[in-house]
Amino acid sequence: MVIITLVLCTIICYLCYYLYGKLRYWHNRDFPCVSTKFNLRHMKYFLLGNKPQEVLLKEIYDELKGHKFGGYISLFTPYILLRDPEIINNVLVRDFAYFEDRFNEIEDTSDTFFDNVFAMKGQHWRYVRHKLTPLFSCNKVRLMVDQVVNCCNYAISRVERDIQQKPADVENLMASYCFSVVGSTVFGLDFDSGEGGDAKKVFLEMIDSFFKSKFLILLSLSLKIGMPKVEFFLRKFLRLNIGAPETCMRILADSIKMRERTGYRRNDFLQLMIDLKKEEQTSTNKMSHSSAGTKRKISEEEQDYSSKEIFGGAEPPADNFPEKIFTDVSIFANSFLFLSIGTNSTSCVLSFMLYEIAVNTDIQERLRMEIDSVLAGTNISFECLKRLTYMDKVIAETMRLHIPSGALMRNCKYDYKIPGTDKVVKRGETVVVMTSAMHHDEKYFQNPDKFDPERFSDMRAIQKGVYLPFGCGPRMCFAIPFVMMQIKITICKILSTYKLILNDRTRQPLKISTRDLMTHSEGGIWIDFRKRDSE
Ligand code: HEM
Repeated sequence: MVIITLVLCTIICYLCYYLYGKLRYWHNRDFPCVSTKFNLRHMKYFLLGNKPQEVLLKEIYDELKGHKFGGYISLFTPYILLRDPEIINNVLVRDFAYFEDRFNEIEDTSDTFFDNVFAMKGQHWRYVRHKLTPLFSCNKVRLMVDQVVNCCNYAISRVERDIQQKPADVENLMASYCFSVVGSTVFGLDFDSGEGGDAKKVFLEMIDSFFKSKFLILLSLSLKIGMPKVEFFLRKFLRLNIGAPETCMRILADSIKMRERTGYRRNDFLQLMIDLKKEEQTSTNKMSHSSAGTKRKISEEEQDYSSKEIFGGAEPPADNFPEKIFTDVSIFANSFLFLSIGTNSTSCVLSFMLYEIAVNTDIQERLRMEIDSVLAGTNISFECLKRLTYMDKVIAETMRLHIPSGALMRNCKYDYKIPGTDKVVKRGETVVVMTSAMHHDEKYFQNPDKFDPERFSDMRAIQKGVYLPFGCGPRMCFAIPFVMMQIKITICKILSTYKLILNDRTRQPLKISTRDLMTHSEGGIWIDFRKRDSE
């Protein structure tokens, strides 16, 4: 008995010593950092999940005020927060070759969650990014305008049918609408007409459970980065699995097979990825290591994305990769990524944009005047969307105040001395940029809580490295033309038909607001849609 107690005490003491060492990581490295007490408090909130992620990030950002960068610990994993715009710009753009990847220890790409362009690393990522970026070019996006207009018409008919004269729960309305847009443009399924059978239900359930298990995802990611062996143990023995359910895989695999068998084509991202898969299969240069370095003549559209510069000084990807990348699994993983990111980020921005223009009626009126004058009774086209310059400013300001993802992450590939200091970010360490906190920092944006689109009248006046709604550098979001097209079409359609008035059910004020905070704000955004011609 005495021996067992002694062994147990020794194990507990060793564990405490080990974990305390983890918490003191930055002190031991002589880095500017938050206190151990702060780290412990942060961990408590993280585990209890009763503070939005955004608020936790902002607290760390504030705690490190006065420093250009500093260390903190989240769930025993060390991170370096970057606060200085110049250092941020160096990491994301100039010295990108050191910070190419988001994650470190994610080797297990058999997990469908990680076999996508967001999580991929190194050569794999460069190859896939190089192939996928043109899918979101203006030329490809232009062909999708009608699909988005159709989905928008359906959403408006829902407003007509269900919620006329009643307040609408904008968050739900936009989530369902954005899901239909991505369903149509990614999978070619018209979810609104019931096409695709129960696909919408299955995919919605999957996304729902994916976001409900957000805590598990964060936990799993933190462990993957900080304590990969513990994560492996949990995943194997506690079945902590964030991979995709089989039903969704099957629906997509059936759709790919049907298209391959019948030659049926649609103007959607799935088709573009199927074409990439075929291109890989029929490539005359059979995937050999010796041919991996050969360059081919690239199309004009791809040229922008393949220069050495865009890959941060690293070699641009070879045309032929030694392995087959566009398998059904990776097509699924990327489609699911587009579906989840596309639905959530865009619906979040749209919901808050509707909120802001319902609150700021003068801005709403100015937007409506611009829409009336640009559209002037014509059908919406890609060209006329580009002329909505005031709307550009309103979108930019919405994304300053209400950014869907509050932080950017990069993993350090080679030891990196932070210029102008004697501190080194070591290989394998993760740096973080807290975009939402920077967007609310009065050092960079005067009167930061005020919704003021005029801040974006001159983009050159905004310091590099402080406004990053889509990230920055070679790993920034590549769907910007698609996102802008969808947001503009939606606002045009809604404001040409309705006048928006904020309903009292909305809990104000919605300040640092992401989907996270919406969940915590209990009540969402409620808006009265009043018909314009009834005025
Ligand atoms: C309002 C809407 C959106 C916002 C604000 C947004 C924002 C972002 C941000 C902040 C990143 C990380 C950038 C970085 O680390 O530097 C990102 C990456 C990414 N986004 Fe978006 N996004 C939006 C919509 C979309 C949509 C609709 C899609 C696809 C259908 C998409 C696909 C991606 C992909 C694939 C990446 C990873 C790129 C890479 O690692 O190479 N995003 N996005």
